Amino acid sequence: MELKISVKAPAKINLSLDVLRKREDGYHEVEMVMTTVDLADRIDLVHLETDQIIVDVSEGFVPNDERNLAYQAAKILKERYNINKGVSIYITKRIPVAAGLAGGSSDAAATLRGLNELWQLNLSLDELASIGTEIGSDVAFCVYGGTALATGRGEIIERIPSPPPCWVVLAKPPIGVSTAEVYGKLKVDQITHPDTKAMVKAIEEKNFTEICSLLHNVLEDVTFKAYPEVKHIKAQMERFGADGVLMSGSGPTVFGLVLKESRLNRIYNGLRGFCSNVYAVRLISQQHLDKNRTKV
Ligand SMILES: C[C@@](CO)(OP(=O)(O)O)[C@H](O)COP(=O)(O)OP(=O)(O)OC[C@H]1O[C@@H](n2ccc(N)nc2=O)[C@H](O)[C@@H]1O
Ligand SMILES: Nc1ncnc2c1ncn2[C@@H]1O[C@H](COP(=O)(O)OP(=O)(O)O)[C@@H](O)[C@H]1O
Repeated sequence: MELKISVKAPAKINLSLDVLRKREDGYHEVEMVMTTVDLADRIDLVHLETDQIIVDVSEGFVPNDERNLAYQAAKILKERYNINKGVSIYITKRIPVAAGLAGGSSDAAATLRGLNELWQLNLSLDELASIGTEIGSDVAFCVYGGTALATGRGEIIERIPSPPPCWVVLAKPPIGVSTAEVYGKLKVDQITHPDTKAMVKAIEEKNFTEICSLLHNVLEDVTFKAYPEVKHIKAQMERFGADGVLMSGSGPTVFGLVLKESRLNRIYNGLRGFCSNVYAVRLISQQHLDKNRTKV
């Protein structure tokens, strides 16, 4: 039996985010195209003989108790499958927090995948995704990773092929955005909807130019209004020459897709001039994920 395991928990970006309606249960019915990028937290899981879940995080401001989504993932599995041993979870944060990049959700998903191995539960990805949905709307997507069309409240996942390889520049202004607040302020009857089908087709056809022209997120206007600096970062990224630019999720991170490596330095350095959190990463294909799921 393995006594410890390390798992990668990659961030996601939303290439398209549409809201169809507000539901009776308070959630919004969405249609999103999501993909994982090569910026990841690291989750170290160590078997404990004692019956407890311990969480420790490299960033002091992320909760290390039952509020941590990785803790919640371990608790659900432990109770549901009557595990009478414990686990110590160490999270090395690299994904900025409350950024629209699903860091917490990905930590929960990675914990589910890792404990499935550590505790030899033999659950399928579909079963893990369904458990993940009890923790948050984005966790199911993070269980699979790769690229997907997400519907329902975000938990119904249809996997699609990866977009063509490209660079992704991420820029996060120093503010944290509350997802609940952004959805709460959205005026559902005033939305200009993205063409989700066309985005899926463009991805399937690996048409980079078309993908860039179809990037659309209906939450952008809400976050732009509350935090004009996010709109400013989007404009700057466009000005520095990214091929396509969009805010991810509820924000405030803005991402730029860049095909030519020769353009990357100018965009990265230009943004670094006024934004402290800038990353140059790549999209992660499904094949790469399958090969490297538990390697860190
Ligand atoms: C906006 C998105 C886009 O991928 O990502 P982030 O910006 O959080 O990364 C997601 O829809 C966020 O998913 P997630 O962060 O898991 O949300 P949850 O914890 O399930 O919900 C937080 C709150 O957001 C609102 N919410 C969430 C999902 C949804 N489809 N409709 C909603 O109205 C609800 O008010 C809910 O109480
Ligand atoms: N493992 C975790 N990593 C980061 N934040 C977490 C984690 N568990 C719970 N949280 C809480 O979730 C909130 C949203 O964090 P995060 O998942 O990074 O944002 P987002 O949903 O915008 O991508 C944070 O403010 C934090 O308090």
